[in-house]
Amino acid sequence: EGSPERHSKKKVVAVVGGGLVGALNACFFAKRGFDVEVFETREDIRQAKIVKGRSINLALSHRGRQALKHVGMEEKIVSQGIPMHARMIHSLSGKQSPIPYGKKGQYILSVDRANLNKELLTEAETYPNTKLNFDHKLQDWSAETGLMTFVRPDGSTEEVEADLIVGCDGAFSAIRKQFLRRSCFNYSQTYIPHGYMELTMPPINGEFAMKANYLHIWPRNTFMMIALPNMDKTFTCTLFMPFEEFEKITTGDEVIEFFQKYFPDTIQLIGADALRRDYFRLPAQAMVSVKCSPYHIGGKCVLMGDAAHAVVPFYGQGMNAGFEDCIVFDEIMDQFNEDFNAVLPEYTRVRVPDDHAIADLAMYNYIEMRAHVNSKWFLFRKHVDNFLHFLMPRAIIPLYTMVTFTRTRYHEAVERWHWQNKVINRGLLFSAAGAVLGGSYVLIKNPPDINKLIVPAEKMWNRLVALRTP
Ligand SMILES: Cc1cc2nc3c(=O)[nH]c(=O)nc-3n(C[C@H](O)[C@H](O)[C@H](O)COP(=O)(O)OP(=O)(O)OC[C@H]3O[C@@H](n4cnc5c(N)ncnc54)[C@H](O)[C@@H]3O)c2cc1C
Ligand SMILES: Cc1cnn(-c2ccc(OCc3ccccc3)c(C(=O)O)c2)c1-c1ccc(Cl)c(F)c1
Repeated sequence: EGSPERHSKKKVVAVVGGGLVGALNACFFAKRGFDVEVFETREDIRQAKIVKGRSINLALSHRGRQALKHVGMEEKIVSQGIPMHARMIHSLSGKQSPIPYGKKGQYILSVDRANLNKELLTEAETYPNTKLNFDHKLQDWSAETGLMTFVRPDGSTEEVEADLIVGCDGAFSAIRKQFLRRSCFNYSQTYIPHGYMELTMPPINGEFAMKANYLHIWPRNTFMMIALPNMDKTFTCTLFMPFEEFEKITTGDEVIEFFQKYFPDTIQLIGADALRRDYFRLPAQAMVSVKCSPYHIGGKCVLMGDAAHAVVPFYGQGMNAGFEDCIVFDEIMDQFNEDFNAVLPEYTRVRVPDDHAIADLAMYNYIEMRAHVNSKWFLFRKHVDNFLHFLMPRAIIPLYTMVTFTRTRYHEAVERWHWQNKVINRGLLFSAAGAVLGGSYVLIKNPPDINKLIVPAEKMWNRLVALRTP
């Protein structure tokens, strides 16, 4: 039975990784009364000057907000973000077309990554039972004993034990390495041929260079660019392009030539000199998709966030999914009375299908956008989505709406999307059949002068073909 004080001894939870998910997770566990130790390889970013080479701002949506709300951080983070009520689609000619996300309250937020991380670390630190250990890089750990070895910048090492190890150490997780050595652990990673580069669009006369409350998108099939607003009235533009295309551009003139061809309206807004300079500041970064299962080892270790499921950023859901991991785990902790031996397997059972679904959806979006999506096709698709949703609001919910503005389980959103597509396709088929039958009846009854029909039909056909051509 053990002595009474043994039962009163708080369990120690070690969170490896003090990034976005690790810092939030620390709040979740600390709120439950565990002794939380966060181990982060980097220095304390609240003291450091800049965190270079990361996506500087992120789209925060419903799933992520619900997790922040659970630890009382939603209002603070939302107040420091910029709402984006619609997409603003930029055509090659420079025409800007807004497409609302949906109802009034449906907006996503542009939040600064470094600021979000700092706020979450500071919130975690407000719990007396939480300790943040920076400059601690996990070097090795044992799944059998739960013993972890951290190395510090001076080369010294520190051995740490915990009752639960939570791996939040990102896409290249060191915690996950031990999982790879175990049988029945499934793992896959895919680097896509696209890379990404961030560019900054400065304010003009102290004001945003473009309309602020929009997710600006320049869809050019193979090339895509997005711009999210920042509190300092700049935009962070992220250019997505195949590495082989990045490599073809080697001089400032070639940068301008490329932007003149694909994103002409941004040259003035970013600035030709800034483009020439910033394009070569940092190399394009890679994007990897990681899927694995199970997420746990016994009642000892569990993976969350990018350590469990790194997704390509073409749905703006990576962080939102990682934040939702924290809520799902917390809900299961309630269900199983914090018994780690029951909670961890249940977490894998519940969460793997959903995180795999969003990984697949993000990759699907990437492939779909790369292949078909120019500004006309983007507008067409979204207007059809919004029109069908307006016609049958309960029957047809756009996939992007389910993913971004609800907590519909990701895998259920995909199933519903497939069902909706079937209904729409059948509907189109029957109405087409009805039109043909009805039309033929009318034609038989009173035949028209065929020559007057050919010209408009040809025009209609050419317009449809133009929609899909890049
Ligand atoms: C270009 C781009 C755009 C994106 N846009 C969006 C978006 O709009 N919306 C969205 O929701 N998501 C977006 N994401 C995804 C989002 O950035 C990630 O999903 C999110 O950062 C995952 O958080 P994490 O804490 O799991 O991992 P990370 O943020 O990678 O944090 C991992 C932490 O662990 C630390 N660490 C690593 N190894 C060790 C070790 N051995 N020991 C100790 N600490 C270690 C790291 O220093 C880091 O602090 C985007 C990603 C990219 C690349
Ligand atoms: C950061 C962030 C937050 N959300 N989204 C996002 C993603 C996809 C979308 O539609 C896909 C589609 C449009 C048209 C046809 C098929 C699919 C929409 C939308 O519906 O507005 C919004 C992004 C994002 C991230 C990277 C790129 Cl490259 C990008 F363009 C946007």
